[in-house]
Amino acid sequence: MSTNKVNAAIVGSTGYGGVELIRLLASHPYVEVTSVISSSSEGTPIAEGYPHLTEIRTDLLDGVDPQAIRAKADVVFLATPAGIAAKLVPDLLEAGLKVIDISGDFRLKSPALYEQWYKKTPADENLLAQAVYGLAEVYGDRVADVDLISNPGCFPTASLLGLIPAVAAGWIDPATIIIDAKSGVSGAGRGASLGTHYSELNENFRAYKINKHQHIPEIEQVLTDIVGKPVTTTFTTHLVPMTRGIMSTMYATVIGGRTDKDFVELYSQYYEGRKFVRVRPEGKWPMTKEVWGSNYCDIGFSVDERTGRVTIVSVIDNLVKGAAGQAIQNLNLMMGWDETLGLQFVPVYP
Ligand SMILES: NC(=O)C1=CN([C@@H]2O[C@H](COP(=O)(O)OP(=O)(O)OC[C@H]3O[C@@H](n4cnc5c(N)ncnc54)[C@H](OP(=O)(O)O)[C@@H]3O)[C@@H](O)[C@H]2O)C=CC1
Ligand SMILES: CC(=O)N[C@@H](CCC(=O)OP(=O)(O)O)C(=O)O
Repeated sequence: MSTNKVNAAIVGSTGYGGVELIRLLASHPYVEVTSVISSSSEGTPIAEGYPHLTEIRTDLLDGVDPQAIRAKADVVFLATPAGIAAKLVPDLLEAGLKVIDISGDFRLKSPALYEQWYKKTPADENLLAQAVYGLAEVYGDRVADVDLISNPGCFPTASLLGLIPAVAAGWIDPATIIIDAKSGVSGAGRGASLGTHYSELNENFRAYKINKHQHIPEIEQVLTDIVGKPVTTTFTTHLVPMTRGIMSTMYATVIGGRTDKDFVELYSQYYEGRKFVRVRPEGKWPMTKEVWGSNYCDIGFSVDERTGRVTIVSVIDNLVKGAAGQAIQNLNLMMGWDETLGLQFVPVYP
């Protein structure tokens, strides 16, 4: 598909990922959002639930009907909970739509692994094989003109962008990788729950889903692909009392006598020409506020000569590079456009 104008629909537009797509696409030069869709509030204005969209989106929410979506749009973004895209995608593709799925339904190639980690019915195996995993800076050349893109998870995006250059170069031992990841609470979506309740979250810090997180097999699948033999990893997530942001702090044993300077050079070369990954100079590490509201992933390093390990710090905004921003970057690549179109935001600071 190569036209200079695309009409887009968003299923799950009343959730945090969907509403972030609305925000970002509002300034995309070639995309018009022609349908915002809800499974539970069809016929009501989206600004009713999100007054910040008053006078920005005055249209009513549409229902989930693949033919009706096709009548209004060329591309559909799915920002739905796990288990929904697996059921919807066959009909959306059949209707002739291009699909970019932000959920986890098409990321794992093995249906059995999906069932084990997500505890849901997996998508059709042929469609899983067809879906292209859109980690844009690594697999972006594979998404041109495809019909189905599976957008990476938020934690895998931060973690993999921080690990892949060193893993691919053989500079760290993949068997020794430990990923210590933290997320702001918007990563859990808009729905209220005990774990995201203000008084449970405020002035608190907790680990969750230890050794059970659904992003473990996703990270392992990609590292296995890069290394060419099975990789397992230790990955622990923590909830931070802040709204947006992910930090993955990663540790691994260094192979060969590499210095901070070597790592900075390796990563700068690997991501050369890629606008959304910024490598910090020696002795500098990024913080989440430095990418807030933007599509950047910022990365810093420290090699410890005493232990022979490197510490890699990688930060993103979970709703932008971790979800809606990377999905738009993938649309740009799918369409053969400049990957930065509609995404050239300066981070909000402070
Ligand atoms: N939040 C984040 O930082 C990230 C989220 N993701 C993934 O993106 C997806 C969306 O996340 P997020 O926006 O945070 O979640 P939210 O819970 O905020 O929103 C999900 C939306 O999905 C809609 N929905 C629920 N059931 C159905 C259904 N049966 N059919 C169609 N739509 C349905 C709901 O809207 P309605 O009732 O109006 O239909 C709801 O607003 C999830 O899979 C999540 O894991 C991925 C990366 C980062
Ligand atoms: C803070 C928080 O709860 N984050 C969520 C991220 C969910 C997500 O993005 O899930 P998928 O990538 O699998 O769609 C979590 O850790 O499960």
